[in-house]
Parts: sequence; structure tokens; C-alpha cells
Amino acid sequence: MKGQETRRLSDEYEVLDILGRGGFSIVRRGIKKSSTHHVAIKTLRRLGPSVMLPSPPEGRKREKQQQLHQREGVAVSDALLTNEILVMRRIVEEVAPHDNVIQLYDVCEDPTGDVHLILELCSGGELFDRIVAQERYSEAGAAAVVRQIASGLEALHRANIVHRDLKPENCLFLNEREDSPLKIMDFGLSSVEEEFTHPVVGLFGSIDYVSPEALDRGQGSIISSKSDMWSLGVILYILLSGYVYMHGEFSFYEKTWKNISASAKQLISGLLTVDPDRRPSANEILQHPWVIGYSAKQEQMDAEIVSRLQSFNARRKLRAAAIASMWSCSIFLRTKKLRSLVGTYDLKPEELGSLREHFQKICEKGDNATLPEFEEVLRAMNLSSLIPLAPRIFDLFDNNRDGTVDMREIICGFSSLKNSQGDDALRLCFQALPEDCLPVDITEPGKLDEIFDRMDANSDGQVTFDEFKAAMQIDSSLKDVVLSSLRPV
Ligand SMILES: Nc1ncnc2c1ncn2[C@@H]1O[C@H](COP(=O)(O)OP(=O)(O)OP(=O)(O)O)[C@@H](O)[C@H]1O
Ligand SMILES: [Ca+2]
Repeated sequence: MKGQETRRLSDEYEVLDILGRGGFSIVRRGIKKSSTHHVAIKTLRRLGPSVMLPSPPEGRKREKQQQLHQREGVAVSDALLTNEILVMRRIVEEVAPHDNVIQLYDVCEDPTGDVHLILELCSGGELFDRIVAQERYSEAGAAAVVRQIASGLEALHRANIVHRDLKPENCLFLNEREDSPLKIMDFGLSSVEEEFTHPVVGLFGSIDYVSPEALDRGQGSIISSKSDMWSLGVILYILLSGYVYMHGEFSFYEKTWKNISASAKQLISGLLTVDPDRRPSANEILQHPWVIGYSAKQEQMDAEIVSRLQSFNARRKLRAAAIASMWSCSIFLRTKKLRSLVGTYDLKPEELGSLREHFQKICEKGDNATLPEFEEVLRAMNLSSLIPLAPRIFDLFDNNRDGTVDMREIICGFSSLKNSQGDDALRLCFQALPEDCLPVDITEPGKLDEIFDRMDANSDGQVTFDEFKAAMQIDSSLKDVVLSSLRPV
């Protein structure tokens, strides 16, 4: 990684298509202009003035602590962002390059405060996607996966970095080749063992893979590198059975596990040991006979396990898609701001339809509009009273600060303006979105209700803060919704 000075992303990189979205980030493909090297660009948005990319080796610890403490009063999204950058920098200094840890090439910071992490591009897909697509799947194949994750963890743990959100979605293959390295990524929730980590960081993370000591926030529960080993145990449990591991319900049910080698079961039992001190370390399991491949079976896994794994993966993806749609919740929150700008500007359904048409006609590049294009749409619709406000409205919707807005979001915003009830607004949001950008089932009758019911634990038709918090802990992806709502607009 080179110099720390603030440089604009667009000077050095050409930004291409979207690879994925996170809670308050967007990841896009990019090309380094000077070398045509392909990269992934993860853009994180921050509040307030630009701070603290550099950190000199001497007295680094104290300085970082101060920086974090100083920022304690700021938004959650900011604390997480700061954390991710600190951890990535530590990886650059003490871990990289490593075959199984995502590499950070560079950091760019825009004058607006947005930070772009220039990362190694992983184009080989997610861990489980590849496993279920394989024609042959054996214990030996699963062992190769565990070996790679353990090897990455060993290097991270040696640098005192705890990932804290290890899950299959955060393991990507570098390329399409069969022998592609598997990379651990997404350090947004990670921590450095001997350093201060903003407590808010611990609020998030996927409950399915989290260790008992991380779950129990009581006194004396210390999150250490052993917490990652638990998560690896859960991943392995799923890899070899196709069953989701439930806390406290851990068994090697006779029928499912009868063909799995004793050595693999012994490893799982070790990793899923409640007492972290008795749980093996990454370094230790790298010597384990099953992990090195010595005692891992070569035979094709039972068809039943493979098909269960496939359906687990499908369900997981569907859930992720539904939750990604909930991300549109943020549209609702933004609508409030829009209302404060333009009042209850009532657009009739026909007008909404024509807004969409105009956008489609005028926007050159698919769904995204520039400010002049947006103004042109307003003029075409005889909404000239809104033109003086156009830059501010535009700004409200320009999530990633790239000078364009997604016209679908603007339509959603306007369509929900007159409906002050959140529920209705949300429903409208989904209706206004073109069908092809929604997960298939979200428009099904009852689907949205289901999502709300899930959050509304006492069924009084309202989601209290406590219910919301509980839902967030059960389903970490809900943090997307929260974070988007905290995102500055
Ligand atoms: N280096 C990369 N190469 C290819 N795709 C990537 C890369 N980094 C991230 N992605 C894609 O972008 C998505 C979001 O990235 P990431 O998980 O880092 O964001 P996040 O904000 O931490 O998300 P979350 O915490 O919600 O999982 C990933 O699921 C993945 O599909
Ligand atoms: Ca992620």
C-alpha cells in the first residue's frame, strides 16, 4: 500500500459494475488506470471531517485508542468504518500477503469523507456456492476448505486480530480455478486483541456462527481468537452434515453421521467446546490428522448430505435476498427527509408512472441518472416548482456519492411521500420497484407481513426498540437496515 495522502478514487481507478452491497458499503469492480489491474473497491461512507488514515508504527496503539475514543460520540456507521480501516491496516502491516486473507492494496478518501478500500478482487464465488455446485464432494474436499480457513486464521491470530464474524458468506474464492485459494474477508466487525474496540462493534455479527462467550456478554466473557475457532466449528458441522448447527443442540445423530470419519467428529467436538481455553487454536488444528488430509475420507459424501447442503444454501440465499430488499426500508427513512424538503408533494399514481417513463427515456445509462438528467425529468413532467430543490433532492439519493442516483429510489421516495405510515410506505416502495430487481418471493402476498411479524415478537402490530434489537441479534443482516438508517443523508 502506498502513500497516505488523500487521493481521489476517479483519478486512479475506473469504477465498473456492482459486486455486492453490505450494511453501509457498496463493493464495485474497478480497474487501476495505470496498470489495467482488476480490483474490488469497497466504498464506505463516513460522517464528519476526514480523519486518521495514517498510523505511524511508534506509539501506534495509544494514538489509535485516542482516535477511537475521540470518535465515541459519533454514529454507529462511523465507528464500524473506523474499525474496519484500522483492522485492514493492521493486516497490511502484519499479515499480508497471505493466500487466505483478502489483501488491501490501497485506500482512497474523497473530500466528502467517503473512504474507498481497494481490495484484491475475488471472482471465484462464495464458499458454499462452489461446494454445492461441485460434482464430487468428499471429506477430503471439506478438509481442504478447513485447512485454508485455519491457515488464514492462524496468520490473523498471530497478529492478534480476531475476525469475530467468520461465516461462509465471508469466505470467497479468489478465482474460478479448481485450485483457487479461499480468502477470508470482511473485517468490519473484527478487533485487535490488546486494543480498544468500540463496544458498538460487538453488537453486530451473525448469531448462527457466534461462540458462547461472545453471546454471553456478561462479566468475564472475553472474546478471543478462540471465538473464531468456534465459528469454524459451526462451518465444519454444516459442511459435513448439511444441518444448521443450533446452539446447545449439538449431536452426532446416528444416521447422518454414521459415514463421517471419527477423526472429523473428534475435530468438530473440539472446535465446539464451550470452554474457549479447551478449544483448539488455528495453529493446533493445522496439525490435525483430518485437516492435513491424512484421515479425511476420499469417497463421495452421502447424497442426502449433499442435497441438504444444497437446500441449506438455497434457503440462506433467499433469506439474504429478502433482507437485502428490506434495505429499501432506508428509502422510507429518507422519505421523511424528502418530505421535510418538499412537503407532502402528492404525486398521483399516473404521475408516478410517467416519472418512471421519463427517467427511462432520459437516462442514458440504465437506472442511474445524473443531476442534469434528473432536472430534465422534472421539467418534462412540469414539476418546475421542484427544480430549485433538485440538487438537494438529488443529494439525498446519491448514496455512494458518485454523482448519480438510482432513479428507482427517487420514484420510491416520491411514491411513499404521501403515505405517512411506515408500513404502507414500505409496501409502496416494493411495488414501485421494477419486478426484475426484487427477489421472486418478496412480492408474494404476505411476504412483507411475514418479515414484520418476525420482528413484532408480541404481535401488537408495532415493532418496539427491544423487539428490533432482538431481531437484529437473531438475524445479523438486519443491521443493514439499521445502518442505512443511520447513514448520513
Ligand atoms: N474483494 C471482493 N471481491 C469480490 N466481491 C467482493 C469483495 N468484497 C466484497 N465483495 C462482495 O460484496 C459484498 C459485500 O461485501 P462485504 O461483506 O465486505 O460488505 P459488508 O458491508 O461488510 O457486508 P455485511 O457486513 O453486510 O456482510 C460481499 O458479500 C461480496 O459479494
Ligand atoms: Ca459481508
